[in-house]
Amino acid sequence: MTRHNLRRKLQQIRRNLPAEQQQTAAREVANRLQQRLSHLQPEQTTVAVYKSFDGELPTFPVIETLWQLGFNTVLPVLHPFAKGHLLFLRYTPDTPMTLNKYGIQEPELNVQNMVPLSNIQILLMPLVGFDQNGNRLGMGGGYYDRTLAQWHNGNRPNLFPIGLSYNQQQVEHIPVESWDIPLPEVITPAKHWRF
Ligand SMILES: Nc1nc2c(c(=O)[nH]1)N(C=O)[C@@H](CNc1ccc(C(=O)N[C@@H](CCC(=O)O)C(=O)O)cc1)CN2
Ligand SMILES: Nc1ncnc2c1ncn2[C@@H]1O[C@H](COP(=O)(O)OP(=O)(O)OP(=O)(O)O)[C@@H](O)[C@H]1O
Repeated sequence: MTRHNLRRKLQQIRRNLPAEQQQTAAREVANRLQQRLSHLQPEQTTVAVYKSFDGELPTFPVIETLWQLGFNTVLPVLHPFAKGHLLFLRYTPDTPMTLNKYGIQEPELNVQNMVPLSNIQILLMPLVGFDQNGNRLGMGGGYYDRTLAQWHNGNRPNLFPIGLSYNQQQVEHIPVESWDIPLPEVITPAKHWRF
């Protein structure tokens, strides 16, 4: 199956999960993530989260948990000039929000709230599908691929990318492209995958 068709198929599966199952899954993932982060000092750790859309595993339980524990959080913002690139901006309960061109919530652009990738320790990533080697299929914008490229170069040894997803998004094989960088970890309700 082509990447395009696989993306469409998995997006459909995601969108059709019953609301109840989505909520349960989201809480299970939040619990697993809490265990994964338990060795870290929250006040000294910045976690990049994202606001779910289009049937993605709801991230509000993750965000709530991180805030309760005292972690610093940032959200991706589409770069205003560099097409296909993300910026990360500080995110608190008081952050003024706006909708980007895809209809995803993001913080209003404000340079003072920008956090460079070098100051982020945990990068939580949305995904449409993943396979047993950690290969990731995203929404098709290449945004996180470009972010991961900076990590893969060895420039960011202290950044830990972790994909979040439903069990149903695991597939046998994702056809990979030259720019794809496999994920080291994916957390699903059923399992914490380490590749
Ligand atoms: N919650 C969330 N935030 C995120 C991402 C994400 O996957 N999830 N992104 C992760 O990258 C970035 C946004 N990337 C996106 C890329 C494409 C589309 C989109 O709607 N694409 C069209 C056409 C795709 C195609 O067919 O080529 C579509 O799906 O209809 C949306 C978001 C940044 N923020
Ligand atoms: N490191 C990179 N440098 C330049 N272009 C890239 C890079 N990574 C991806 N791209 C471009 O981005 C486009 C989308 O890539 P792909 O289909 O793999 O996105 P995705 O991983 O599904 O999406 P996302 O990461 O936004 O969730 C491709 O056409 C590719 O040319």
